[in-house]
Amino acid sequence: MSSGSATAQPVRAHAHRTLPLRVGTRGSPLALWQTRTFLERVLHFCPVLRNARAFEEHVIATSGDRIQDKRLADIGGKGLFAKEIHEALLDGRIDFAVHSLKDLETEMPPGIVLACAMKREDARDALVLGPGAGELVEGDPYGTVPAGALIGTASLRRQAQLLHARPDLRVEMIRGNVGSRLGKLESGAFHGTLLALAGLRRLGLEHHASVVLDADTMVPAAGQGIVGITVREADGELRELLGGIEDREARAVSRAERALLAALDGSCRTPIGGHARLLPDGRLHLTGLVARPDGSFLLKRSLHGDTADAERLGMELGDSLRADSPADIFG
Ligand SMILES: NCc1[nH]cc(CCC(=O)O)c1CC(=O)O
Repeated sequence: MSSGSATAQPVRAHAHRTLPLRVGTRGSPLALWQTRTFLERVLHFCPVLRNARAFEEHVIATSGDRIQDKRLADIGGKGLFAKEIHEALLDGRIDFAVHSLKDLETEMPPGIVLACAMKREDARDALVLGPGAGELVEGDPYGTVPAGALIGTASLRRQAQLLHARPDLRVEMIRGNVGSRLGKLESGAFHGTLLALAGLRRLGLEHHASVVLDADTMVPAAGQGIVGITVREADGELRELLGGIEDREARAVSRAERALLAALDGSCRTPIGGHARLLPDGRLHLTGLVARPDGSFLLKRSLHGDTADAERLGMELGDSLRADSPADIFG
């Protein structure tokens, strides 16, 4: 598929297509926000859809939504936020689906492809501290976190990087959507938590962020901040329509980050970070990280290269990180 930019050719009329187009989405406030924002984008690029009742939202509960008391790593990994949505797509109950790219497995099930990636929201993580946190310490991202504090997170990537920097902290599992996590924090169950800034911002909750962690301090997850759209491989018409909306930069960085993740092929118990950005000269800069969940080992490396080689760059960095990690990391 061509990598259409935001200024892509006008999308052809799709009058012969049966409307409404049925869009699959999870039901969390964040998922619904992302879906509605994406649909507005489609209408912007495809005015012919504006008059009809163009879309029908199908909220699909996924295993990841239903099982709230366990780490994803212990119940089969990130694919669980997409499994039931993939099934609905393959069964023809929906026509396309909107996901957080970071929740999508690197290898799509047969018959499903990524149609496009939306412009990235800020990829960084934020530290959210509960009532009673101290003053921000200049130059020290974790300076406000009291010694021995309890931090709630279900992400092994965040846990490993946090404990590597602050071995004195304690980490406990906390899942649930962004709102419920903030609620637990307010109730005093934890001193702090780590959340994607993108999610907070989209929900109008950015003011809860105590510290925004730069991507070097806390390497984000591959695809964090990017919304990705899945479609049936055989649906050429919809692939063309949605592909025309793709953000070029998001496509390049997500290809590099997802290739890195695929090359590392860690189990979902391996803390892995991946973050790519475009340099001012147009080249792609990719940082990758692997660690032990307790932070006792952490390896971080960067590479840069041609945007056209995004995938090769990701694979190369993944291979190099894997080669220099102790055996237990990928065991
Ligand atoms: N795993 C949950 C999830 N999936 C996507 C986001 C945030 C939005 C994004 O990364 O685009 C979040 C919440 C979080 O990690 O704080």
